[in-house]
Amino acid sequence: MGDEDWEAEIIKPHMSSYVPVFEKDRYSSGANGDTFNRTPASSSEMDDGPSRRDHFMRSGFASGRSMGNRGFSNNKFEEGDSSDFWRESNNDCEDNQTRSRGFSKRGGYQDGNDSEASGSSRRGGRGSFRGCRGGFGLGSPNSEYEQDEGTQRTGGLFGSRRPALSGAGNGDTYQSRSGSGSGRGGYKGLNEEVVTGSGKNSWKSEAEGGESGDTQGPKVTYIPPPPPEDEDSIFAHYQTGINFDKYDTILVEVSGHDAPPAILNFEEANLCQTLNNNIAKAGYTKLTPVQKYSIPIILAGRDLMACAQTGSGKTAAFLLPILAHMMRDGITASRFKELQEPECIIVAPTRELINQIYLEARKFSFGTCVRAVVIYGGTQLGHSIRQIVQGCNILCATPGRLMDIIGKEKIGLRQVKYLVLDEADRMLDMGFGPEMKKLISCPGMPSKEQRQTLMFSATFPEEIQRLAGEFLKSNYLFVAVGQVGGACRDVQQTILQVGQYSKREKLVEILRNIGDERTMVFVETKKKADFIATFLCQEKISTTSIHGDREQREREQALGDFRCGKCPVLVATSVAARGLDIENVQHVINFDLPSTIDEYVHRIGRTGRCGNTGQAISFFDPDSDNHLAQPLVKVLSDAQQDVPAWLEEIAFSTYVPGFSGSSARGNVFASVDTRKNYQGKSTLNTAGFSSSQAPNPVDDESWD
Ligand SMILES: Nc1ncnc2c1ncn2[C@@H]1O[C@H](COP(=O)(O)OP(=O)(O)OP(=O)(O)O)[C@@H](O)[C@H]1O
Repeated sequence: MGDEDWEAEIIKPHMSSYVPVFEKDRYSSGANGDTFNRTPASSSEMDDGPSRRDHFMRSGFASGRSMGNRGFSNNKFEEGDSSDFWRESNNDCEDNQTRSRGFSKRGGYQDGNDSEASGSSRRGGRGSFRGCRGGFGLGSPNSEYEQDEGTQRTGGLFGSRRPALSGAGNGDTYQSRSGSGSGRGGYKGLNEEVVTGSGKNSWKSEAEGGESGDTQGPKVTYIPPPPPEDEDSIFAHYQTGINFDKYDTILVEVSGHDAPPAILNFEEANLCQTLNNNIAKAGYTKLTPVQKYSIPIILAGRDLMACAQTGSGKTAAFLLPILAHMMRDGITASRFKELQEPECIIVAPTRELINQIYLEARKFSFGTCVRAVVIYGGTQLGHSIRQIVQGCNILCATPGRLMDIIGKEKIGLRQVKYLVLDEADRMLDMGFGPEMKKLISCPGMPSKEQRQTLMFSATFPEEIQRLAGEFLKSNYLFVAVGQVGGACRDVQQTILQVGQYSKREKLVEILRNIGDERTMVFVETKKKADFIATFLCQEKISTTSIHGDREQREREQALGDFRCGKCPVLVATSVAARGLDIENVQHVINFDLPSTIDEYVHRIGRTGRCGNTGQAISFFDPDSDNHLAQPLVKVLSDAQQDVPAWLEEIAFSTYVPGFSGSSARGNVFASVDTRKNYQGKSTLNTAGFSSSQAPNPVDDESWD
């Protein structure tokens, strides 16, 4: 087979309406494309008990989302030209969740076309851990994450990238992709595409991981640089923090029948010598709680849904026992074949995250004959195929690219023994759920009885847990480390009341105080990411950005620059909210709060990892964020953080009658295994919403 076959990416006719470029020349930042997904506002209800305040403080909170009635467009956020920018940007939500409630929470939205990730499509990107790649390439027009290649092809690699602005004092350059055009940083909207294929809000954004070949435009030709092969690089790791030992005090609950006992140390896992060597070289001396429980469960061949706080070692919790099984089963060395049949498939929602997982798999399988391969969108399809045909035991993939490759008959599924969904709640939501269902229905894919299915996340809404049943054997085990959906306690959380008009000033003030410490700044939309990054560069703060409208090579460059400290500030959309494991991220700033509390938990989890401490500061705009007040109060109090009185007031005042959830506040666990609910128990989901108020699985605006 020649390269030309490999590169015969699917080109689908839908999608590609061009979103007009507005105001492109009026801003000094680079910008990009926008895809859009309109999401209707949704509301929620709460009980009105006799003692409302007491009720909500003790009983978890209903979701009281308030519908802010002002949108950027209705308010002169910026003077002069900037107001136009903001008008634009409010339709440019990056992520599904962001979008979902983003739209509902801000009035004045247009039916724009500029969200990055849609409710029904989440494919997010993530930062990469020493590497990068990612992407999806599914064919589903609903999946924005998937679109990846489409967007990139449209404008990306073919002549669009240019420095938009020369940044801060140290010579950093903030580059905004997309556009083309003038090199002086005009705000460009190239690559803006709207997918019209599926009717409702269907747009896809390359960014989030969509790779698929289903878009028009130039092919994606990006071939990511190979990761370093030397042992030092493979085993490079950062130190566990002062709170690593405190993990031992976190309570763990395992539900389901006949759970094997936890192990206390690596020796008890009885892994082979090569694995033990690799564990030692990785600097692991002690198991984290999720590893103590998950490793024996997986070794016992059980299906598992595991929920543990951000940064607590979930990746090794599934990789190590899978590798141990493979070694025990005497796996034969993979060799060149046109059709590869991996024993393990790992999927994750974003390119950078799947690459990070791949690097971990490569690390732990070092010196064995197990070959791990990663494929993701935003990269040349032929490159993915070339990686695969050389041999593949563990395939790490974003969903779109995986389905493309399966469609090209480069991957057979008959030998799959392990199917892992990382960020499983995201993988099963409206964005990826359909693709995951397609995957398990693919010809050759062993039934759930014949394979081992493993799901991991820091958040697991009840509704998603229920959907997961389709993928898992009925006797699966559920491991909850601490509170399901709870924030990492090593992150000091601060919520500041900051109105839209004051946010930039406040941001600069905080960043100047922070100095050179690595900081991730989350914003709601892709355009705003560019805008804020450019603004910070103008303020002489070295900044880069990652979001779904940036080309894959730019995303990887941005993460590289952030990781090495060249740009200590990374402005990101929700594409970077989950999974990114970057050393020394000391601060997370939510310039815009996300639309959901789960997203908040993931975002702030980019700091305070592996026993290290971190700080998260969030700007709470009462005009748009009131819907988060109650779940925020709950997350803060559960994590033993100070809760500002004003936030409690807002939470109380937005308390919605009708809420009847049981208390989670005083409990060690919030929602745990939803199967308990089937037995008549009332529990709360990760946001502390009662199930009746939780996102409706069929309403993509409400997902996540
Ligand atoms: N037992 C251990 N000892 C030392 N370091 C560990 C151990 N387990 C994991 N780590 C390190 O902790 C960091 C976080 O791990 P990982 O990325 O797997 O967290 P996670 O739980 O998947 O987080 P998230 O929910 O954000 O995806 C990684 O750098 C990993 O190498």
